[in-house]
Amino acid sequence: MEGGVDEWMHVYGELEKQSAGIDEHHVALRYGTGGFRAPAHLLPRVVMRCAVLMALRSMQDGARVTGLMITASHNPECDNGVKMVESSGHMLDGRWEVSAEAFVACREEHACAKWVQSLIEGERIQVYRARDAAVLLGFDTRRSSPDLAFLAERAIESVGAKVVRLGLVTTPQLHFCVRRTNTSTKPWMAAPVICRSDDYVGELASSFTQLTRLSAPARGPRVQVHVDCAHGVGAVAMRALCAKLPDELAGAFVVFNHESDPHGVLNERCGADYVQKQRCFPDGAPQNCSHLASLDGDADRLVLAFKDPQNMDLCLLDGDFFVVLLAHYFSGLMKEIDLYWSATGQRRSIGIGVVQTAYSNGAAKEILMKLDFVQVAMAHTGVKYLEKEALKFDIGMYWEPNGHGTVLFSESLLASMSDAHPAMERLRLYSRLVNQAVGDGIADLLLIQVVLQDTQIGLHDWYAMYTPRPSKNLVVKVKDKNAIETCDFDRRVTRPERLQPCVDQAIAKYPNGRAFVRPSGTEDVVRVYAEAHSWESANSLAEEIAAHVGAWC
Ligand SMILES: CC(=O)N[C@H]1[C@@H](OP(=O)(O)O)O[C@H](CO)[C@@H](O)[C@@H]1O
Ligand SMILES: [Mg+2]
Repeated sequence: MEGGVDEWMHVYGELEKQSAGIDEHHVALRYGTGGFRAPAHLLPRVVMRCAVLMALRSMQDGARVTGLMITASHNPECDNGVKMVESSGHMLDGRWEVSAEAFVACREEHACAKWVQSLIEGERIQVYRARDAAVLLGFDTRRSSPDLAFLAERAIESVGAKVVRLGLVTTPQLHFCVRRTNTSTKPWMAAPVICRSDDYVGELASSFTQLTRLSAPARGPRVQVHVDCAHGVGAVAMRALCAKLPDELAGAFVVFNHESDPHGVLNERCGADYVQKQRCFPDGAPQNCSHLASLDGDADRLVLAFKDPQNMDLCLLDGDFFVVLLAHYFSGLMKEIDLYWSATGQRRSIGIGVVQTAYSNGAAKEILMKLDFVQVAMAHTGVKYLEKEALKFDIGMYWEPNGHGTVLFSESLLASMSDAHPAMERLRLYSRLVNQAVGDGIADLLLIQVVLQDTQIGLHDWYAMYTPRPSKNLVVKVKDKNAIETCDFDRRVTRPERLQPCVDQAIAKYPNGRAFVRPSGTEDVVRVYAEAHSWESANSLAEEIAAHVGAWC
């Protein structure tokens, strides 16, 4: 880019033309809940442009590294997508999302060049820093991923920036590496201190081991966790992690549904999304599975489950259960620290925030509101909204019921922690174990194992902490999902105007009914959610509303 936009466009335009064989259609894609997603053959141009954008973002950000992940998470194998990571390790800034959509929509070369020129001017991007800029690049196990990653590399290099190839990594691994690289690199250093997958695995293994050793010894024999990796990249990271655990923890996790398993297809009848939405065990789960953990295709989601010994039904521990357990646990730790501070004459107020979405079960919210130090906040569906709210608290935790979430510890809280009290030592170790950049299925799995051990709470006791209201998720295929617009954190429809009154009328027929409709940001469908006093009622309320959606859209 140092030679100017026109010179760059000449080279880059050729690259796009060469890839056009695979990408004949120029479809306008929307930046959804978690980035761009579409059938893989529609993506070469989109991926290349996002790669250019992240290189420019790195230049603008004083050459701190940014990240690009090729994945379509829980979508079927034939889809792919791209997620963009800020230098902080968090999701892409909202303003740049809009830029990404506009850039991806440019058709002609001259429109493309003009658009890039105006971005450079508008954002004051220091293109002379191109050689210092770098993008960390990772991809998942989809067949289409290596080719798309190759195109991303060429696009990043076309602007003169460097590519750091992380290869096969989970999405949270990439976020972690971006964040860690930038926090380890000091302004006076000649080159960035690149954090790689091994560093991530090492950090998880060491903090997990230390926390396990600090916790009460497990009651009775340790239960093995069977980890369903959805035939995705989570299996690669889980194997690396297990290899780093000490003898006493070796064998704690049994990994199945590997990426290399010839009998399974990515996300098909397996993985966190399937287990949560279908409420059944994944294919490949052992008969005697008393502790199941399911990751999704890029391992940023986790749900847990076990078999009810009486009727052999699946008992699902989803994101709502995670926050109930963790808010309860961290509220207890904070109480200990607060008492210690009062006794030693120190004063500091602490706030734990739990951020939920419209999908969070009403019964979970009720129990959270009773906990000391805990406040409940709302956000739109999608991690980018949840994390923004969570960052406002000393300890901010967010979880979507589908199992996407994390616990964020504020810098100021960590700075006030010493090893003077065991609860403080634990808190500092948790801030190393839990991914501080984004929800991480593997880190969350380790966190929950430690908390269960420390509290001596078994899965059955945890499941009995509250009774979720029966609920149902449905999807409806319509001509144009974007015909639906919502407000009030997705809980009410504003367009089409006649839809919300129909939804309200349907809800009124069911005791404890609650329901809403919103367009999915990741799939070409409209989602319907319903809660009611019984499973039958939740199902029929959802069906009734789905019929209205079909009629009005
Ligand atoms: C109901 C549901 O599970 N929605 C998911 C799904 O988004 P949709 O916009 O609903 O398609 O994928 C997102 C990305 O993984 C996740 O953040 C979100 O919670
Ligand atoms: Mg995912």
